[in-house]
Amino acid sequence: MTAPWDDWNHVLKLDPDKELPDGVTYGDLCATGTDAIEIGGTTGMTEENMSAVIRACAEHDVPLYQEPSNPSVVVEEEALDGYLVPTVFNAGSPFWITGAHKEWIRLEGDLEWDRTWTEAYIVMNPAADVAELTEADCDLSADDVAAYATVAERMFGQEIVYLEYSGTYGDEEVVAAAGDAVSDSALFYGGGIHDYDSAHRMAAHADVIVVGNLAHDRGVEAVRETVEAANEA
Ligand SMILES: CC(C)=CCC/C(C)=C/CC/C(C)=C/CC/C(C)=C/COP(=O)(O)OP(=O)(O)O
Ligand SMILES: O=P(O)(O)OC[C@@H](O)CO
Ligand SMILES: [Mg+2]
Repeated sequence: MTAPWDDWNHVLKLDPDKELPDGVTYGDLCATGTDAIEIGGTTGMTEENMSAVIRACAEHDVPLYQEPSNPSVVVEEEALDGYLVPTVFNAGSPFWITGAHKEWIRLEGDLEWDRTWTEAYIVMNPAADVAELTEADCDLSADDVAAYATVAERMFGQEIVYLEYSGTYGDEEVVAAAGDAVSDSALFYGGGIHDYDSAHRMAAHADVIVVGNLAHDRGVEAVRETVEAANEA
């Protein structure tokens, strides 16, 4: 079975609750060479701001995926290629593992299953909004993370394991351990990638690197550098 991310090296994550730097457009960011755009964030999400970003990216030739942080912000936009739905393996409450998903299905009934996938998150930065919201246990060694990655892949059949350091650059040894632990699943890494070197280092361990804040803080050239690094790693 092929998956959309099989040939991805780089994903750009755009947060609808954050501004772009002066003079930067969504079109410019779509044209950085990134393999796909994920639209989402932890706080401040609405159907309106999600749709606005999706529409701004729609006319550009890059795959678009919504990453909803709760069922009430899922939008049906024609421009979307699909949905990447988080489940947080180290969450403190089962709501963020399966509860929100159960509520979503209860409200929606059937989904577009052929374009809906889950991402098995392991949340690592205790200061990030996502860690606070999900009460994640971030006190994890490399062995713990590797074991979670194996549980996700082998026991729960997760096709994507997402090591999430959002807002901070991760521990390369931990990322390497996660990379060694997965075989068929894709390892996504996100957090603190800010230049060619940081992108290149993480891309050596992960199948896909995810770049977020950089687009909002620094803009197009900085993102383009990380795309080059991902493709050269
Ligand atoms: C069932 C449905 C449709 C949704 C539930 C999906 C779940 C379980 C969400 C929980 C995890 C979550 C909120 C993911 C959002 C994506 C994410 C991690 C964004 C970036 O993290 P931030 O914590 O905003 O980073 P900053 O602190 O840098 O802003
Ligand atoms: O914003 P940054 O720190 O680049 O993190 C990227 C992404 O993993 C956030 O969900
Ligand atoms: Mg946030």
